[in-house]
Amino acid sequence: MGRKFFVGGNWKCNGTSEEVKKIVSTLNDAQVPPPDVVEVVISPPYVFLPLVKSLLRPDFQVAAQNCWVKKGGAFTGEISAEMLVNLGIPWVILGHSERRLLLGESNELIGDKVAYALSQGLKVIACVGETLEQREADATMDVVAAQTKAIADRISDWTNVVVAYEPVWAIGTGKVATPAQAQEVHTSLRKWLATNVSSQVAESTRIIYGGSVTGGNCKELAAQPDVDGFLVGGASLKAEFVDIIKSATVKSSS
Ligand SMILES: O=C(CO)COP(=O)(O)O
Repeated sequence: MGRKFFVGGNWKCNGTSEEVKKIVSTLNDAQVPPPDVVEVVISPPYVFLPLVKSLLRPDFQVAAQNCWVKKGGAFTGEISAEMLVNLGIPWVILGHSERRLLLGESNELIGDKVAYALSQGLKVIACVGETLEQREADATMDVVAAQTKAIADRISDWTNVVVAYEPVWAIGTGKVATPAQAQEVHTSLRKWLATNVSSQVAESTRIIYGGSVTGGNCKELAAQPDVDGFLVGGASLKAEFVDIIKSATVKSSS
């Protein structure tokens, strides 16, 4: 099976330049599995991207946490995909639930952003996931399918897309999805891709899990057959992120 384990660290709106240097130095000193076993992508706030890129070990990559939906221009406060490409930033996170819920980004806008970012040569970590209310109403897969469909309707090549399943109720709450809950959604999502995109895309696209992943719970989650890695928030600012990267060996030894 050719899906390389993927670990992303989403720093969200955190850090000072001193803290950034400290975290990067911890990462640079860490002994982790080689790049053919795990792909590691660090996502600091925009303003720290050049600093992180200049200091970070070459086997780790960087991602922006968002970008504008089309070509740059008179869009005050926005950062375009072209600018990220210009700075040599290979990845962008799009559709994070904090942007969907706090900033009102719709499925359609996120689909447009994914399509535009890919067209400019960026790789995309596309986030999907249900709220607690939606899960309790048994709507998890409907919600995740609608979020994924808005992307699938706008792109034809999934090579540069990683899908991050991040249940909103698990984000920053310490309430991690159980390995069975994560596996259930990941396998349904893969089936959705097989039915609605292609079996090749379903088989090759990485589906990673995010929401209260820690050094303590990552191995059990990583052991699930359809969990291809993690998108980590809080723990990516701490030394335990290294343990999460190392959980890739659960896969390579199985
Ligand atoms: O939102 C997340 C990653 O994008 C997850 O955040 P936490 O790991 O802090 O729950």
